[in-house]
Amino acid sequence: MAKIIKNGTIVTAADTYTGDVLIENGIVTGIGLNLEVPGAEIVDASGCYVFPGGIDPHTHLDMPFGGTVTADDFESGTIAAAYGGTTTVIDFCLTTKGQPLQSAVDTWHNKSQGKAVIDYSFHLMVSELNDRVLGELPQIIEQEGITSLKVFMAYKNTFQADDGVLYKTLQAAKREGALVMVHAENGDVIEYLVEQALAAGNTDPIYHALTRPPELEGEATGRAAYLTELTDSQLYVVHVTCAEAVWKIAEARKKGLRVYGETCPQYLVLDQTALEKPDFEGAKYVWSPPLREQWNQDVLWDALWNGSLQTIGSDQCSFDFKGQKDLGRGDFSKIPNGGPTIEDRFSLLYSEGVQKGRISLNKFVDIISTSSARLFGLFPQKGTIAIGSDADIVIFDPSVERTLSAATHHMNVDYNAFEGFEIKGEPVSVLSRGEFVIRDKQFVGQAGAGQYLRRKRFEAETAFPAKAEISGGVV
Ligand SMILES: NC(=O)NCCC(=O)O
Ligand SMILES: [Zn+2]
Ligand SMILES: [Zn+2]
Repeated sequence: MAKIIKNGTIVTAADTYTGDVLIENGIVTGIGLNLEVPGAEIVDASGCYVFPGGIDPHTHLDMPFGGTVTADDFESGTIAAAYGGTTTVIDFCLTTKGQPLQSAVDTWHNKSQGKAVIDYSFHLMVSELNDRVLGELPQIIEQEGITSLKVFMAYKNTFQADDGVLYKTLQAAKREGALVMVHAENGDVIEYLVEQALAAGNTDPIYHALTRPPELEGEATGRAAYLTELTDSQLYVVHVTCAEAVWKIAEARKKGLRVYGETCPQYLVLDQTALEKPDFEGAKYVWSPPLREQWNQDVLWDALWNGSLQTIGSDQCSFDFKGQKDLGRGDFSKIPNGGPTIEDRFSLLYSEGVQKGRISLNKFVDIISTSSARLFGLFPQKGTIAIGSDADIVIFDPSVERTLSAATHHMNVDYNAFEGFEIKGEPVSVLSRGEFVIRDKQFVGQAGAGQYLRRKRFEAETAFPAKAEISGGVV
């Protein structure tokens, strides 16, 4: 049945206006004033913003890490995402050395099929780049529509790849039209610092942060940017936390390189002192790269506003405090890295960003949705409200005041990283391809209703013209 969303304020990355949105067969088929279609269901959005659904470009659902598996899988994780206003997630498909790429992708299809309640896609981790992998890549990109490749520069002896692999991945991505993503930290030096800390008896969670200093994130970011320049390729730096890394991305963009960056809600609102909480509670805040000194938050907000960073990913990677984070009692290096963020990403960015005057309403939409659609080959099917786009829509009440808490969240994890945060604004209803997933704050979706998205290849013109940013004189 057709639906018309009426009386709301439609907000895209470019415009803010009052109008009705007509939805037929899952697609936006009309936008205008006083739309009427016989028999259409009327959805009243009075007093609300009508946003394109959030796109979360960075999740780890049902992912093995550090001898355990994330608490949220594709069902609980995407339900929580939907409650939070996100209608598309792009998850990281892990690979191991020697494993055929298709078998790794099939594993991720098995984890997600029949479970996801919103649309989803995969990035592919590159753990080695030999002739076999080079031979398999074109087919994965073409047939699976996986047009982004992830290289870890950290996590020595598990996920970390060397610079040769990164260089060859950048070359292959240039050839195939893919975007290379990096976890940018110098894993070799971190490994040494961790050994030294443990040998000195420094085992508490705070040493996780102290053994991963910002210089090692800045160094790896700069290294990756130089290799991108050398290969004339394209790079997306995930979970940027600090000034040192922002400066390297800004420098690369000033040169006109196709280098992009993402930060995450935790780095915008939490700081390193959280790791010092007593009774091992600091373990709840162990991410890699780690939370930083508070002043970095202003640098990250500025970078989002001026375009040095383009997106916000949740880096959802949840582990229970009891039984999972616990694995690192007495040895911080055994604390599973990551936290629960998928549900609060959208509202935190709105509340801390728009409400506090750090970013505009349109910039919010750009960061939370549109930029990810452009970078990851989903635009304009996703990431905007336009005729012909999927009707992925969030009806958002900006007046609601609420407190984030594990007692009320929908993630399958026993704590909330933002416990006690008082925020303004809440998604009231969320539609995925025209069907309600959340209606009046209640889940009404279905496991398995989410569709796998084959994505287009990376296109510089569709992504961000670095020149515009330079002429704006922003970095
Ligand atoms: N970020 C984090 O601590 N955990 C998830 C894995 C990763 O993104 O590095
Ligand atoms: Zn990472
Ligand atoms: Zn991650």
